[in-house]
Amino acid sequence: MPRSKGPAQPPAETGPAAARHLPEATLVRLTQYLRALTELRDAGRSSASSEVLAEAAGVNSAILRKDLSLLGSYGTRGVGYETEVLAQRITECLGLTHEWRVSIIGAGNLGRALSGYGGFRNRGFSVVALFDASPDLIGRDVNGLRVANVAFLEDVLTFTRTNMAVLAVPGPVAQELADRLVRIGVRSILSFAPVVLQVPEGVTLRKVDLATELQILAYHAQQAGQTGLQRP
Ligand SMILES: NC(=O)c1ccc[n+]([C@@H]2O[C@H](COP(=O)([O-])OP(=O)(O)OC[C@H]3O[C@@H](n4cnc5c(N)ncnc54)[C@H](O)[C@@H]3O)[C@@H](O)[C@H]2O)c1
Repeated sequence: MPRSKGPAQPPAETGPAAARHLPEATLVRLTQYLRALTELRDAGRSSASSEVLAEAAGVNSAILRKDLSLLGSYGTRGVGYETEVLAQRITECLGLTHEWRVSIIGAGNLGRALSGYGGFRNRGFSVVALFDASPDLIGRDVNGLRVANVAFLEDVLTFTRTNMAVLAVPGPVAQELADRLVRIGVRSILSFAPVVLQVPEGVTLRKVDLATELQILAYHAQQAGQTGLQRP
C-alpha cells in the first residue's frame, strides 16, 4: 500500500481504551453519551449523575455505568461524572480528536444531500471532495465543492488528504471504487450501495441501508399489533 503517497492517516490511538475493542453497541451508545454531555455542558452543568446522563442519552443507567467503566470512568460518589472530563474521554476514545477528511463518491441525490449536511463538520468530519463520473455533474458547484472527475480519484484523494470515503454510487460500480480506495490507502469506507462489498483486513467498511431499518421497524410495528395497508 503506497503509504508515502496515499492519504494522511491519524496517529494510532494510545491509552487504556486503545488496548481493547469496545463492543459495537457500546460504541453506538458512546456517541449518544457524547451528545448528551455536550447538551448538559452547554446548559451549564459541570457534573451529572449516571441517572441524569442516562436519561439525557435515552439509555438505562446501569448500562451507561457499565459502558463508561470500560473507558475507566467510574464517576465520583455524590457528584457523578464531570461533564467536560467525560466528554473529552469519549471524544478521545472515538478518535474524534483527529481530523477526519471525508470524500464522497457519487454526486447524485444522496451524495449531494450528504455533502450539504452541516452536522458533519461540528462533529469533526470535513467533507473535502465530491466525485462523479457524469459529464453533467463534473465541474459543477455543489454546496461549495466542485464535483471532481472520478477518473482522477487517486490524485484528488492524495491532494485532499482524505482518510474516510463515502460511496453513494450505483451498486454495480461500488466494488471497483472500493478497490481503488483501498489501493490508495483509505481504510474507512461507508457504503450506501445496495451490494455486498469485499475489503481486505485492516479496512473498516460500514454499510448503511435505510430499507433494512424500515423493515426492522415494520417487524416491531407488527409485533405491537399495528398493521400497514395490505400490499397489492
Ligand atoms: N442505503 C440506503 O439507505 C440508501 C438510500 C438511498 C440510496 N441508496 C443507494 O445509494 C446510491 C446513490 O443513490 P442516489 O439516489 O444518490 O442515486 P443517483 O443515481 O442520484 O446518484 C448516483 C451517482 O453516482 C454517479 N456514478 C455512477 N457511476 C459512478 C462512478 N463509477 N464513479 C463515480 N460516480 C458514479 C452517477 O453519475 C450519479 O450521479 C445508490 O446505490 C442507491 O441505491 C442507498
